[in-house]
Amino acid sequence: MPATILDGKATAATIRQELTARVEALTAAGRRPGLGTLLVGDDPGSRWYVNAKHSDCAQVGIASIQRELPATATLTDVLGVVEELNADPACTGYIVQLPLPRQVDEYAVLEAMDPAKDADGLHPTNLGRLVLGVDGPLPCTPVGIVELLRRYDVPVAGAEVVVVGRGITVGRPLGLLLTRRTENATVTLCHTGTRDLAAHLRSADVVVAAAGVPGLVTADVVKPGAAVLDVGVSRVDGKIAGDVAADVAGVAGHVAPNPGGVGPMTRAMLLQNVVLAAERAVAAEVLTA
Ligand SMILES: Nc1nc2c(c(=O)[nH]1)N[C@@H](CN(C=O)c1ccc(C(=O)N[C@@H](CCC(=O)O)C(=O)O)cc1)CN2
Repeated sequence: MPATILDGKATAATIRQELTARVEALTAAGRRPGLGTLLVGDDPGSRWYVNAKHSDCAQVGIASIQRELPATATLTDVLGVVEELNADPACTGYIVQLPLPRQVDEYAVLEAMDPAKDADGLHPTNLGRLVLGVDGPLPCTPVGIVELLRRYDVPVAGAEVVVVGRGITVGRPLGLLLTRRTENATVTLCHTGTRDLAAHLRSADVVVAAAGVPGLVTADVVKPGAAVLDVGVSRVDGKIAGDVAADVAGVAGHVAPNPGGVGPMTRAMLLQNVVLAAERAVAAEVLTA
């Protein structure tokens, strides 16, 4: 039987529709959510992501605040925009598009953001909340992966999940998310120091490939019926090359393609984080009134 496609594009469209009513309710209460973005430099891929995020916002009624700096920007320049977005009441949540140019310390930037406006869930306070298992914004790609699996009824509780890649936007927070009591998966986080990746992959019920190595996961290392999600992004001749080889679809039970799988879910979860932050702010006001 051919693998079921985990269609992130269609699922994200459904989520945007669901969010529209919540944005309307917030707007009617005078609390229209607004997403800010800061793009530093001129990488075409990053620009595409930022533009797509704003086009998603327009679809659901979220206001857009776009800031840009040149590739030569200093840490001080970036922190200046971060301070501006922290103070702007129209900006209820924002992101700094990653990666940043080499001369700008990514961690100093994330730390300077107002954690209540951190729409990416990457501020140290919010990553700490993820570790503690308390409410807060969750990193968009990991929560998008969990949501995609949930909407296709792919079980993660008790499952052996192998995540390949330990970056801060995907692998590391995904391991934390999947091992919470609510998800209850057993997670093995593989990386460049892993001695026998194939052995880990062969025993996995769910594989999340986020290494950025084209064709890393091949059919011969996938357990029949496993769910395989391709999150790796490399560009080969201008086209996206994922981490998962095409022949995996002949063995797997579920496949999240790339493009069209986890990427659109990342964007949908960003919108969800913005809406949740605005709803939390309203709830906090009601409590203190
Ligand atoms: N501040 C952040 N920076 C980055 C993040 C992040 O979550 N926050 N993740 C990635 C990039 N990313 C979001 O910014 C992202 C990746 C992919 C997609 C997407 O929709 N991809 C499409 C195809 C896009 C194409 O054709 O080039 C798909 O998969 O179908 C959206 C956002 C790194 N930086």
